Amino acid sequence: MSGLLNHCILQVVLDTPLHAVFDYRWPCAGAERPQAGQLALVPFGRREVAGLIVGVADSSDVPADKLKDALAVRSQLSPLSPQWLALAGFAADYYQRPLGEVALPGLPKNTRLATTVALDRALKKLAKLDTAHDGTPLNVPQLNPAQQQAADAIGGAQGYLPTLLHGVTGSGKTEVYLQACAQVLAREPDGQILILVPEINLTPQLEGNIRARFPGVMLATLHSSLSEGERMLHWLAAHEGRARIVLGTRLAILASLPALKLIVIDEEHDPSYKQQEGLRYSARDLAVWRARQLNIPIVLGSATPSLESWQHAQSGRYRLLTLRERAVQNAVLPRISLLDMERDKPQDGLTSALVAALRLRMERGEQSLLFLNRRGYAPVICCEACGWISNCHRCTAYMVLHRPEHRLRCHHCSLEMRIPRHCPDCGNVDLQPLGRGTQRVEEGLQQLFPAARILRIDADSTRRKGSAQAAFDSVHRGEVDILIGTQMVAKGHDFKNLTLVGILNPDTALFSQDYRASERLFAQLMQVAGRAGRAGQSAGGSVSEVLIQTRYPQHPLYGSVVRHDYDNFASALLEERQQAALPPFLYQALLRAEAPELATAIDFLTQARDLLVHPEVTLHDPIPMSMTRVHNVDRAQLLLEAASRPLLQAFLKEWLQVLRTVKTRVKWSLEVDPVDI
Ligand SMILES: Nc1ncnc2c1ncn2[C@@H]1O[C@H](COP(=O)(O)OP(=O)(O)OP(=O)(O)O)[C@@H](O)[C@H]1O
Ligand SMILES: [Zn+2]
Repeated sequence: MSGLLNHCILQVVLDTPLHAVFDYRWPCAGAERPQAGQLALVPFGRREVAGLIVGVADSSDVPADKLKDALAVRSQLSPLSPQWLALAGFAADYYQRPLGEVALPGLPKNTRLATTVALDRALKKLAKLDTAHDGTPLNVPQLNPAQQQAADAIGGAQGYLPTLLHGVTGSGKTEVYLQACAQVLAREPDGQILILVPEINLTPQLEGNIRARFPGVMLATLHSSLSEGERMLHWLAAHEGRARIVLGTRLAILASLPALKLIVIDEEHDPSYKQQEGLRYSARDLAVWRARQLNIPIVLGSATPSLESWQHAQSGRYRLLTLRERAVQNAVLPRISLLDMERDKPQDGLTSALVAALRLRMERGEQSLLFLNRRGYAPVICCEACGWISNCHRCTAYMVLHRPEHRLRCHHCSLEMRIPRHCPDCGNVDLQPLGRGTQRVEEGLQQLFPAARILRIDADSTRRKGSAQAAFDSVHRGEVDILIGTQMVAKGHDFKNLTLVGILNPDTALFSQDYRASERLFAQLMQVAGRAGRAGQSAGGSVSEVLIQTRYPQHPLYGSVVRHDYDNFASALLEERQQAALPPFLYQALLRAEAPELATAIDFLTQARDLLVHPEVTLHDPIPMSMTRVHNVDRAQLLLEAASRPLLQAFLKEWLQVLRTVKTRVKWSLEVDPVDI
């Protein structure tokens, strides 16, 4: 043990897979002692890296000649609060990751550089920003009684109180959040509010609403399309308590908010709240934890709550508030009908009834939306002579035809090639597209409605920065007659002049292996249906309409959709899950393994399964993942289940400790509460 005269020891975590705290020497004499929550620059191997100080001690177990000196402490930055450290600590613990791997990537890159030029510039910029804060809301609309009750209940809540706001599409949940925010800002002179939305494309509309409502309040946004400079500034504004409202996507849940007083999770059911790589966290679950830790209210809003949240509302763990009607006068929920594709055979993917409905909207000058959750022109091309199909040779997947770009593309490994002129197997020149993506529907529409202004919005049409926003703006300005898009257009958007929604091809999800598929399909259909008829009666005076093309019009899921019946659908599904012992009545973790050969991955998982037994934790047999091969790597998984969270957590801790000592070339990772199994 080395006692150090005039020095102290900084205990630092780093962004590495090692579960370790590293000690560094730092001159403390005279100078102020650094604190936990500050960042330090330290030597690590041959690099200089940023670390987070988690403790400061007088001595270290590391021998003095092995102990290295820290290079700098970022004292210009206020320390991260103990509450923030606890949040990062909880996330690391719960998702079984080293603290440094959770905490450091949660901070803007510019705080983690070897130089402080960017950090100092941002601090200077922040200091120059107008400091006046005025939480007075402007142009506050009159709420309807149900909205008012909800806004008061949320805005007036004290202490930890999770609320599920179940409001039908277009019921004005946004307005409820804004008026609850106004109450919190009025009551808490220094308070901060965090608002999360599931998708980056939903931020501009809400950002506009917030700025118009609270012109005297500093708003920071945090999402993945900010430049590093912008992210630094916005993060700092939140960290220094200057930004009072922080609006962001899931990554914003790790923002430093020293005076957080209210959390709003909009569209709480949305799968995008789950990070699907690296630290696979659920921003919604972390938000609830954060609210409990800080003893503050949190509101989870949705027209189609997740079954997890719905169950909490049923059991009384969450308070349930309901908005049954649309907010705008005369706006009613659309009439939803099923179009039987066996009777009305589609041409170019569209049944004659849907075409007629589109034509009617064209005549009336109203907008229509066609929803198809498949981008590209066709999911595959094939040779009718010999049966060849365009498989990706690196993945268990097809190469998707992108006709406008004259390419075949794998959506999983990004492999690209020109469309072959003839069949690679038999030389036949007649290669045919099979099935239909958004590009093909767009092409068909252009032929059917040559005069229509048709716009496609999907990941392909919005690759350039700002192009998605420009596309949505043109819809809002009324420059589009028919909008065709993937799930990008399905959620959250408040289209004013849209009176028809057509849903193409939702059937495949009815028969998916994934037990969550029906929950997701129901939510998706209700959400996209909910884009219609939001602004009241159409010019023609008719109710807005949703048409679903299906081969299974008798399927009970569609019956619930037609009746707008979330409650009974959710209850039935919860009962099914309980009987089948599935989440949320059971807790799961998934160990994934990747190797060049499937057998290697399976062998590793089998070895992992046999490392530890526990009478109350089930370890299933390892199986290949449903999409086994991606980018020349085979993937397999091992599912773990237990009846309680603490039980599973305790097991994982012990198990991983052993697993980490296993020497293997297999790449493995663990996911807690997996959603894609
Ligand atoms: N009290 C009110 N009076 C009149 N219009 C209102 C009122 N509250 C909200 N609105 C309007 O109702 C429309 C729908 O509101 P909002 O977008 O908040 O719905 P939502 O509940 O979030 O729906 P979704 O779940 O579909 O996203 C908006 O155009 C909004 O301006
Ligand atoms: Zn591929």
